[in-house]
Amino acid sequence: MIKMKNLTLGYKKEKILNDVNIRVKKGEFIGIIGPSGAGKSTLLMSITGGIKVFNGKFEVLDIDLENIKKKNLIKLREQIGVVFQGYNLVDRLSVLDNVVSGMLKDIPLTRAILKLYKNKELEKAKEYMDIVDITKHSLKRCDELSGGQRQRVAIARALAAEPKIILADEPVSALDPKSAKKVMEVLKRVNEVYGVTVITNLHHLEYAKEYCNRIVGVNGGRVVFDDNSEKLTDKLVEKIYAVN
Ligand SMILES: Nc1ncnc2c1ncn2[C@@H]1O[C@H](COP(=O)(O)OP(=O)(O)OP(=O)(O)O)[C@@H](O)[C@H]1O
Repeated sequence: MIKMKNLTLGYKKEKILNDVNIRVKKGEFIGIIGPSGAGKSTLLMSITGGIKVFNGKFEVLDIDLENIKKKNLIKLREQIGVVFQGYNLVDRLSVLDNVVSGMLKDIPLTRAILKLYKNKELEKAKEYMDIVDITKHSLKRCDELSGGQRQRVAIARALAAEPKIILADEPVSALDPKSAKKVMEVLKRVNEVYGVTVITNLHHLEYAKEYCNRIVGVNGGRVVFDDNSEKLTDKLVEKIYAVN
């Protein structure tokens, strides 16, 4: 579902990632690791079609990302859920309203504003809240939740749009270890239950090793490791985090 072949990516005139060759299949759970400034976020966010392609082939969900047209960009983004470190929730709305807002493309705006949800929508929302274990707080406002709980709401909201891919940009870096593990467990569950491909940038190597099936290591704009998590030896870790 994602094909990167001899791909060079960057911003305006600056090339950030060079000669990237990655293929991603449906249902994978991939962790991107590497030192600060290596290009992890650029690599992750390039999947949403927002990063310039200098060279090579880049296809996501059968859409060619080189010189992508607006219509295809919309089609692409409808199929990708993005979870940020900053949560991007509407604070003054409840957990339930935030999760339902993920389905907005199916709900007319006036009905959404008036919160006139149908039973089917409420059932779906409950299913997504259950899977991220936030149902008991469904009527709380999001600004009353902890960081980990908010991140789980953000995942439920992303799921509500029924994406094929979820991209999580440093989803746990602001969290304490217990909350971080819970968020990683939720991502894994979502990946396993719905078969959604999950790709996440992680600052903590241990989380990548424990939860991801595959690890991509980036250093200085190049992919220096791409294999099953078990193949990541201490020596390879040194290579990924080496200072150039
Ligand atoms: N919008 C942008 N415009 C121009 N250059 C950018 C932009 N965003 C990032 N860069 C540059 O791209 C390089 C890689 O940054 P990126 O954020 O992808 O790295 P990262 O590995 O995710 O780092 P970190 O772990 O610190 O978040 C850096 O040199 C950065 O300055």
